[in-house]
Amino acid sequence: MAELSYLSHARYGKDKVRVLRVVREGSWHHVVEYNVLALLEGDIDVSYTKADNSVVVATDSIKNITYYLAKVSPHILIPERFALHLGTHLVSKYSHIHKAFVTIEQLRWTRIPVESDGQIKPHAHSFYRDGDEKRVVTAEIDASAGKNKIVAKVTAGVNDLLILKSTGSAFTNFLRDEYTTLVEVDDRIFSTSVDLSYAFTQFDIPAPKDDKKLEFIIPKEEPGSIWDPKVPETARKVTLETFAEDDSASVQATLYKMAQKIVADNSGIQSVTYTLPNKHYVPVDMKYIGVDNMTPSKAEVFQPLAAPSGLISATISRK
Ligand SMILES: O=c1[nH]c(=O)c2[nH]c(=O)[nH]c2[nH]1
Repeated sequence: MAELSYLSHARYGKDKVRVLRVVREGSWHHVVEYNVLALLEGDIDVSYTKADNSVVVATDSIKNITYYLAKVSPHILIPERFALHLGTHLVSKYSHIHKAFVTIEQLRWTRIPVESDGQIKPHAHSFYRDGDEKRVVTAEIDASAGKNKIVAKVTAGVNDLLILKSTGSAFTNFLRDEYTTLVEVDDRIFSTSVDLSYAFTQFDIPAPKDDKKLEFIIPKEEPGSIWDPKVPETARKVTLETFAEDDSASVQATLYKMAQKIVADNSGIQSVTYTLPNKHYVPVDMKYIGVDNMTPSKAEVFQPLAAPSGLISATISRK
């Protein structure tokens, strides 16, 4: 058996560490809710091949570290920074752990607007879930070239951002052959659930100098870089505005415009990946009762199709 196979890849850790953190600025509170995945790689082969657990940082400990960092990290409110802080701590604390992979999914908690003195104001400590959209960050922290040479690769973006437009979308001139039944339309509903991920230029992280390996220093917040806290909001805005404003020739063409703009607006972003299901809404044929609901300008009643859907994805990279 042994000579027929070898351990070619090993990575382990804790998934779905759920954490809600409250940050109090007097009576003005901030909350974030994260689902954290933290995985490790390193000199851990013997735990698989020799049943030697002495190299295993228990996944329970990884969970405890995640909660401890959620308590002590000054960067908890920004998922990119918290992911980097956690990953940097993990590879610095354990000499035999060379890489950490942290994924954070942030759930939405938006301040409840409350009327006071005739004005609508966001509430100081009350929030509501205004959608299933999640902000998603992945950080790969690599100390395999030495504990003083930590390199990070970060992506960020959103998943499950559901959008729809009722016109301003066409689909014509596609390849026609014996399999084609789709009719050309110059006006249709366009709906998708956006998964967006943009990758920042890889960068070095200074090694923590303190004994507990908890130090994490943020460099200058260069616009358009990983440290610019405005990037997520602008990428989301570009996605929504391009979708709304584009006279769409196809999902593919609209996707390309969104991604090009994000690359152009953010010098620290190397590539942008969108995955866009084409969530079909089909006009209901009412010819049987003498009603025209099929001519695009007369189509008013649509049937949402759960499946199948198109699935259009692409990565647009900086030259
Ligand atoms: O925007 C679209 N892209 C496609 O590739 C496609 N294919 C299809 O059937 N409808 C559409 N719409």
